[in-house]
Amino acid sequence: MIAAIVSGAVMSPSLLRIATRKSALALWQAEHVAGLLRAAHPGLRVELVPLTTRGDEIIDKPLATIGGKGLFLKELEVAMLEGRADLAVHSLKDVPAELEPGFTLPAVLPRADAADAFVSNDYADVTALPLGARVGTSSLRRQAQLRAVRPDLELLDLRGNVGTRLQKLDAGHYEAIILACAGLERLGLHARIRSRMSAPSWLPAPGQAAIAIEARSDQADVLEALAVLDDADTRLAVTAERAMNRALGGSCTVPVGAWCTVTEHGLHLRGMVGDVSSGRLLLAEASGNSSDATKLGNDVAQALFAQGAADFLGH
Ligand SMILES: NCc1[nH]cc(CCC(=O)O)c1CC(=O)O
Repeated sequence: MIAAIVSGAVMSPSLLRIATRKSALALWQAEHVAGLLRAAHPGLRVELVPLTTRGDEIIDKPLATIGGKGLFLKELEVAMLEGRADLAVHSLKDVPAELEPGFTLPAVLPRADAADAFVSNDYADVTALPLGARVGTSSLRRQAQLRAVRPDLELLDLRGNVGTRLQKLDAGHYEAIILACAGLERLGLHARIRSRMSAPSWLPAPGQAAIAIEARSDQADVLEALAVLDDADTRLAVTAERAMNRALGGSCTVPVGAWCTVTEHGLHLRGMVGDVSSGRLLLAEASGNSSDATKLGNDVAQALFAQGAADFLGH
């Protein structure tokens, strides 16, 4: 048998299979990446491999209590390890600060609107809500920031995919719910956004509104084909945000917000650690060089620790 080895060059793949969750948002994001890959690589076949993850199955408990964000990735990673898929598409904010060994993020797509959305059928924004109004969100970050501005609100858990959450609002279980603008936009639900909750007064989750592509670190040909979709500015911003989250011990069991902007002058990162029960928020910010986004993230984390973040994080 003759082994065809072309030294130095990696063969480009002829087929890429995308592992994805089955929610409407996940499928939209996977189709979006499929379209971008087909456009970038004429002749390449791209298929979706829709899978159910534990995070999708358990929707009656807050994420923080059932094992955290990794639950949404596990089944997709197993599919890649078993050779049933070549890449997975994720909302970056659902990707844990530490990736599983053997996996990498070869591309982060240009970021969409990172603001949160105030969604309500009767009220225009948080300040318009009546005393003691019920607001649905299971995100500790959103809960802590709501507490800080409106200690009177009744904060109620709300999990499930975007469609389910909107149905529960419409059924009258809440006066308002908080969702990500990016998810609503992607699903064609822009009209549901009553007002944007945005930086600097309100911080998104690290990586919010960025779509990330995950693949195996040992698949050079796949990584090369995916890297063309990487957006340099988004990569810098989310690297700083995720470094801050990682330095804080990043998990979804603590309210953490982060927002990094990128200009020709460099990076600017704002970070927040909050406490849901008291509504106290610690805030820090710093500017840094775009050559070291990770250091900026670590610096802002240290500034938060200097203010006592360890107490908030339960350290
Ligand atoms: N946790 C679910 C999730 N993961 C990513 C998004 C929105 C899209 C994004 O941030 O890219 C959402 C929905 C929401 O928070 O409303």
